[in-house]
Amino acid sequence: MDRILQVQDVTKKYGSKHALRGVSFGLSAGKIVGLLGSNGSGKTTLMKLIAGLARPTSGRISVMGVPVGEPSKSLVSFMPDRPLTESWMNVGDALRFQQDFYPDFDPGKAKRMLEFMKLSERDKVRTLSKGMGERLQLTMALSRRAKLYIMDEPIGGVDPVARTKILNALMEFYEEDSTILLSTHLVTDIERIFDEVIFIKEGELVLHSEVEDLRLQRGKSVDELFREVYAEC
Ligand SMILES: Nc1ncnc2c1ncn2[C@@H]1O[C@H](COP(=O)(O)OP(=O)(O)OP(=O)(O)O)[C@@H](O)[C@H]1O
Repeated sequence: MDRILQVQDVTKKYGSKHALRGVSFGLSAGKIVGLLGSNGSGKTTLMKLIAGLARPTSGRISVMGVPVGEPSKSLVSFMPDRPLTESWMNVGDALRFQQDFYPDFDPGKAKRMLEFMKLSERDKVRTLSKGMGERLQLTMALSRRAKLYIMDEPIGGVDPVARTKILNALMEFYEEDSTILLSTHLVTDIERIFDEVIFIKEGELVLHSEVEDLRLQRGKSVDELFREVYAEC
């Protein structure tokens, strides 16, 4: 099976504090994977390491066999939890900005996504609502033909209707030979789209499983298991 991402024994310390401790897992192509954990469990830290925006204290990460660093950046599309846009931009400027940076940007896909998201190139970024802003960020991230998409809380703080729209866009526009790793703590709303889930707790990986196996072997939904594992957090 094709390995898109390999994380081996990764530890990240900030000063003397461990944000991640000995995390190892691999992801195959064609999966939507939920990275789940309570506040401060290490999700953003792990995503930044995979995107090459920070370095692990120890351990190794590779994308398509390429060690994370400058060359792997062309394989990974990262949607951070804060907007990448500038306030003077309109939606068209934001997409051109992305296109200038990334040769794998697909303008045709961006156009189809804008229509699906009910965004116009003329919309001013600073006047977009939070939900519309997240739709734009998602359009920017998914319009690249990357192998691995990393999305940090793509539906944080938007209303249930906007959430459904954003999740539907993810299902509609993701390529079957790529993989999405998506962090959230809104498990109930989003678990329907996951093929696999990873739980991290206080910097350690406590579970990596196919969602189907959780249902068949443990008789539990992701949400039920999440509530059990993080009951005291
Ligand atoms: N730049 C930093 N300097 C010092 N400590 C940090 C830094 N970034 C993160 N941490 C710490 O590392 C731990 C993990 O943080 P991280 O942001 O990765 O968690 P998270 O799971 O994404 O949390 P949330 O769900 O609240 O966004 C936390 O204890 C946090 O305080």
